[in-house]
Amino acid sequence: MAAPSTTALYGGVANRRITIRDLQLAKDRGERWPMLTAYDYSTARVFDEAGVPVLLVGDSAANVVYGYDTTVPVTIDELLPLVRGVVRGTSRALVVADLPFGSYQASPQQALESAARFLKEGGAQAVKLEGGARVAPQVEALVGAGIPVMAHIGLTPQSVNAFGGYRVQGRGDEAAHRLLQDAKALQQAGAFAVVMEVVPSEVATEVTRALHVPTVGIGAGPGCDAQVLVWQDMAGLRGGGKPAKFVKEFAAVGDVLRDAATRFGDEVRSGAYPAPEHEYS
Ligand SMILES: Nc1nc(=O)c2c([nH]1)NC[C@@H]1CN(c3ccc(C(=O)N[C@@H](CCC(=O)O)C(=O)O)cc3)CN21
Ligand SMILES: CC(C)C(=O)C(=O)O
Ligand SMILES: [Mg+2]
Repeated sequence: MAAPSTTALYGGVANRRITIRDLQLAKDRGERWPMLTAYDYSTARVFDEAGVPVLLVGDSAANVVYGYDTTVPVTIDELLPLVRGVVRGTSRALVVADLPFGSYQASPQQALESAARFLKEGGAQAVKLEGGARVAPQVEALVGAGIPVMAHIGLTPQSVNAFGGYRVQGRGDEAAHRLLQDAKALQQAGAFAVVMEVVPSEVATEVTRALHVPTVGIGAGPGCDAQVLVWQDMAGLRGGGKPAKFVKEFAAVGDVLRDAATRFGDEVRSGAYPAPEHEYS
């Protein structure tokens, strides 16, 4: 097993879970950190062992776990069991649960009821929700109730039907200014971090400098405090189609798995597996 590349986030720290305070101190020290999605016990264990300090049970499970076209249809009841698995698979990573579409927009009370389920029934340590200043009341209610909140602005996939597709957000002076105002409003409401998805690098850098809480980029350039990717994108387990421009495949897990499944099939068909060492007498 490759040794985990320990960052100062973990430096000298005993085996305990990362807290939102650790993430704030990392920004204050100018340290970048990684975040990955996770949707089950086995992969969460691997990412926890690798020293990834934050794992997100994303509503992207809609796409990569359940096979929906967008994140719009996925429900709390579909995401909760995934959160439970990820929490059981981790001892050090902070686990963030994505609030799905329709579970928080109606009111701060609805947001509180939804987020409480992810903490009480799922065991998550924080939640994430999409939107700008309009959801600041939700963020304030959750933070006031003791629930850490990660905000998410820019390309917010739950609004795909309003955007009319997946497009760069925050382009142009007016849109860039609105993004900055949204980020400040969410920080003011108490968000402990702000995800920025598919925005011009220059804009993301400006927002990162303007905020005291960490920014987490996905397609937002190198100026953010942290970076997040969907793990299947990061590891090269693609469901087909061309990956987004921001994706870097750090492995070819899809090829490795296909090869393993093919060889298993070949050996079953030939009788080579199971061999004597796999048998009981
Ligand atoms: N596997 C996976 N990875 C993700 O990053 C992801 C999901 N699923 N599901 C939920 C959302 C949807 N996301 C998306 C989906 C499409 C683009 C996309 O088509 N991007 C274009 C940008 C087009 C432009 O230039 O405006 C690209 O080519 O990168 C980006 C993010 C990010 N999220
Ligand atoms: C890509 C991240 C930010 C996300 O929201 C998700 O995976 O659902
Ligand atoms: Mg999401």
